[in-house]
Amino acid sequence: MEKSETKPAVDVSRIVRRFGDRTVLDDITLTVPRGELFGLLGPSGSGKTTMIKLITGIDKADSGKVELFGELMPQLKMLQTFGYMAQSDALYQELTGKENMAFYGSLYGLSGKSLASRIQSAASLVNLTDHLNKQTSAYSGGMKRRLSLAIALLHEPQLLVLDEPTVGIDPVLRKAIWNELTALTQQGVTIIVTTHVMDEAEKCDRLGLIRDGKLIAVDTPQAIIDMAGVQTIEEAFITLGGRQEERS
Ligand SMILES: Nc1ncnc2c1ncn2[C@@H]1O[C@H](COP(=O)(O)OP(=O)(O)OP(=O)(O)O)[C@@H](O)[C@H]1O
Repeated sequence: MEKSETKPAVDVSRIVRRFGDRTVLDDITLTVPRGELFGLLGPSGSGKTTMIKLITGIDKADSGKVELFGELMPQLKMLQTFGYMAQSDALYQELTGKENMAFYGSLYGLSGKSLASRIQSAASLVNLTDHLNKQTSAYSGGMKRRLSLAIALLHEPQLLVLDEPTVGIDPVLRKAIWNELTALTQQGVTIIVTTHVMDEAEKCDRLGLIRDGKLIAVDTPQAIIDMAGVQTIEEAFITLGGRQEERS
């Protein structure tokens, strides 16, 4: 077995990220094993997106290191291994949904029949099949989120990094998407997701709570509830880290 086959999907080691004199991530260490559904939770501005950007290699830490499947990030060849859904949709408004998917699919080396079949299955997963030929500018906000999610899934990556994927998506479809995410992890796909929705947080295998640039808790939802001495994840979130300290 290759050495890298035994390595965790994500291995973040002592990362620090500063913007000016502000330390947004302060000595964060985190390991996410393969096949885990890991949720990042924290108040607005606590550093979740910054952490996601360091994991995907979009941003670089001031110190510390990030490895995906044993490979140091950032590295061009690692782009194939993960699917990334950013908080704001990176879609070409003048293209149709299908054309957007075809464009991104081609960046991942998909073409011909395999591209067409991946577009169909990813679109069906997010319930967009009937809208694929519409121009993206005519999509609602929720449809754009769904298209972005379909694009992240297109090349069947081993790791999915999703920054608030279900914002603007109705509860029925949200549930269907979470069922699909859970099913993907059962096939060995690793998922890191940020969310503000507590019933989504409860579906994660483990949660990481970020506050003031520190990971203040990393455990299963139940263990975090028990640690906070409360009944729900929402109460635990408020007790342990619901409000970011005021900063000047
Ligand atoms: N490029 C940047 N330059 C300066 N400050 C930045 C930059 N990117 C992020 N920040 C600051 O870092 C902090 C963390 O931002 P980040 O977007 O990671 O938070 P978040 O937890 O994802 O918030 P939200 O839940 O609102 O999306 C914020 O105070 C933000 O203003």
